[in-house]
Amino acid sequence: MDEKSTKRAWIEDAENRKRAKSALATGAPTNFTSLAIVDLTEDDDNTRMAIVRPTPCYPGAPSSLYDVVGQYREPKDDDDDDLGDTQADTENIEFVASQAIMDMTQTQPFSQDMVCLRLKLHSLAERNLCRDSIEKFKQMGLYEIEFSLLSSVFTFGRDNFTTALVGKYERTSLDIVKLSKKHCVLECKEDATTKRTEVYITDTSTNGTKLNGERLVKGAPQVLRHDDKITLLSSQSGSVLLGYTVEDPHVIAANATVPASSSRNTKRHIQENVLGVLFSSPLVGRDALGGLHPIEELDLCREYDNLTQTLEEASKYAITKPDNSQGVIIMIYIKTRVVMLVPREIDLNVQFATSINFQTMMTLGCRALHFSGHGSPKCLYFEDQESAVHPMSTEELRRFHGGSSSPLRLVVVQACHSQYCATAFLACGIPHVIAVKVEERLEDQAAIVFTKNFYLGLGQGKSVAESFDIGRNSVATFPHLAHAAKVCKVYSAASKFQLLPEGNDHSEIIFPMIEMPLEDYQSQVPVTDRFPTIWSSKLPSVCQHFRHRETDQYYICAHFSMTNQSQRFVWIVGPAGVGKTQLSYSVARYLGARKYFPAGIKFVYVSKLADDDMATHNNNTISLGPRVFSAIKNRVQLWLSRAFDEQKSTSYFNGLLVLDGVDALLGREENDFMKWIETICTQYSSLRLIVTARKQVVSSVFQIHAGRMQHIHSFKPGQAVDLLRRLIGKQRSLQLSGLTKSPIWNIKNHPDPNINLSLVLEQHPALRQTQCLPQEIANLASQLIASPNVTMDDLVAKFGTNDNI
Ligand SMILES: Nc1ncnc2c1ncn2[C@@H]1O[C@H](COP(=O)(O)OP(=O)(O)OP(=O)(O)O)[C@@H](O)[C@H]1O
Repeated sequence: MDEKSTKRAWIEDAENRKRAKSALATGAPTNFTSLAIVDLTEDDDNTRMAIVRPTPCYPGAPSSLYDVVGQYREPKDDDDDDLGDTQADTENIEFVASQAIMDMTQTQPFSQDMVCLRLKLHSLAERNLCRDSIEKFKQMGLYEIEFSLLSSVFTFGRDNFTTALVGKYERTSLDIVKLSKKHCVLECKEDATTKRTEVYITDTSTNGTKLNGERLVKGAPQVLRHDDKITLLSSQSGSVLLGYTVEDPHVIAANATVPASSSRNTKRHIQENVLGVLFSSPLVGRDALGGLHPIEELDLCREYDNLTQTLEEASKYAITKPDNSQGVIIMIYIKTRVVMLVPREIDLNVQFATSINFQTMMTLGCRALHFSGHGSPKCLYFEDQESAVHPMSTEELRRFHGGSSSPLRLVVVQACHSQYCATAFLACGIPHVIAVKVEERLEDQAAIVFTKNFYLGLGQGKSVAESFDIGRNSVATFPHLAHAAKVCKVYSAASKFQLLPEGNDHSEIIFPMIEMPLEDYQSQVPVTDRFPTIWSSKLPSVCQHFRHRETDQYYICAHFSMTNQSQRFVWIVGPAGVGKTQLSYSVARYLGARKYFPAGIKFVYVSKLADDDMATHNNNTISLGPRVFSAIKNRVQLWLSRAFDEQKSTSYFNGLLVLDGVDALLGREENDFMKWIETICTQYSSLRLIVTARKQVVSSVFQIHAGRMQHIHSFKPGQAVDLLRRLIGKQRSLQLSGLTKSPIWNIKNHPDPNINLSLVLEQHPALRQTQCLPQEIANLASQLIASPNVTMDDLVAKFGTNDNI
């Protein structure tokens, strides 16, 4: 790549990142107002809300409104010692899991970008590798490989592994030369007859590839299933030297059910070992006129994974104490006892940043506090009870404290424009505060690299100053970021991080190592799973690049979190492929992480059950409705009694039931179905319900149980282009020369070529053919990726030019 094209690539990359933050960047004001009483019932166009008056939200705030709006009750925790209460403690998330495993693999509808299979390095193969090689495998994407229709083909070959096996000895001991240059190919595609998304493996090697111990027929594709074992190299006795295990995320999700109280964390915590983590990702901000401004949801789950992996990694390495002066005489031998310096077991207290949670965290005490969220020069964006922004000003922040005996010594404010808030913490007497410089937006990659390296240092007993330098240097030298700064001539991302007060002594060690005799250290079993689970792996993940639904999601979350417990269900309605199912996933993940549903979450894929029923009855639709209805009733009843009756939590713990794609029940059964909804809502007062359907219904149940009809519309053209470009990513480029069918392709001449391209794309008939439905946009993206030489113009010619918008 010449310098010019590198520069273009980086500019494009920077643009992409800018677009990723578009919700904040495009005109959303930063002076959001605080809590408001909202009349959701009168707002069906989902655009504006009534605002009453801004209210401070902190314990003791002189406001009666707080009492009205803030009656939200945290789920009762009967274990007082349980600081880091885990979501897994109480969750009970299930899929409809009665079919055979084969069927279970696809109980969810598939989309282009949904991961349908994952290959994981075989445990025996992992055992053969040194730590450096494993790290290299991870870096090269060879440790875990995910397949979706968008990233469809993967080839295993000798070259991958020659680079990945760092130890020379490993290459010979594994006999890497026995691998062919192109050993086998894996491809994800839709089966023409069953319409299932499958991953096929085809052997292309000289020495053979084995599947479950059997050698594959060369050149013949074979479907992969959950738990299959792929062997690329084996020993003479047949054991796996290099190979992979196949995982189907849906099977794992379907089979993993944790009884409500099985893993209650009973550990006692010591304040000095606690790192408090405060996450904040409000969905919208409200301006002074009550206008809503969507805010892109942060990928806090990834950030949390990054943090926990780092702390776990840091805890694994002990060092020998250099000073041996503590030698003792043991029996008749004169022997120096080896003393180890062992990292402290840092405990996490993870909360979402509401004012109540923040005060609780301060009262319980922690040694360090990490805040991650959005911010403006004047405030941090906390979350209110309805998942909107609660702006936390510097003055308000100062009011939170843990009393004179608070062990808090360090605060890391990882948010844009956080310097002012950092000063609030300094004013509270916190000696070390790390912030991002005012006016600087924090690039996600920089934050991840900094967090990882900073906490690695802190976890290894290094001082604040040392850890900060390690974190900042890693950002400065991280290839991607360093290169971006060089090419785009922006100053280094590392200079955005500040350790305050500047010039003070930051040599304090926050989590000092513990001294321990070698024998005690060796007899210790490392504690795994010690961090609370916030985002359950059992919940379905939203599709890649899930976007532009923050406001819809806000309305649903706000509906459920209103203090009025009678607001029981939301009916999500919209055309096929508009994203109803994905929205329900997103709501479940958002509220699930915030412990809104301790009684559990259950998804029932009604449309899938209807399809399966049709397939078993030779597409006979007679009695389809009653059959599906009765199957659903049985399943739901089972779950309801487990979640509510057996847990004796009918009146207290909320649970969420999602009935996805209920259109098959909206024919003759509609009345019965609505009556049944009324019955279960009456019987289980803590049940919250999301129903998705293409059809809207009119029923008195909406009045009785304060149901909300949530209309989901197609994307706006600009959003459609945004999604298309994100999905295509770097996999291929879109050139103006391939967009001549856009009516403005030679008229629009925006000085920024990137914006120009988006504007031309917005008007292009191939984009308009998608009707801006996310599913159709994903299909368009996959067609473009699959055929790099096909232009958008060619796709119009293929499907005709009818303009649907
Ligand atoms: N907000 C979004 N952002 C990005 N992609 C989306 C979004 N919503 C949906 N998609 C894409 O569209 C696909 C279909 O979405 P989904 O299954 O939720 O649609 P649906 O409205 O439930 O359709 P149906 O009525 O057919 O069940 C997703 O798999 C995803 O690829």
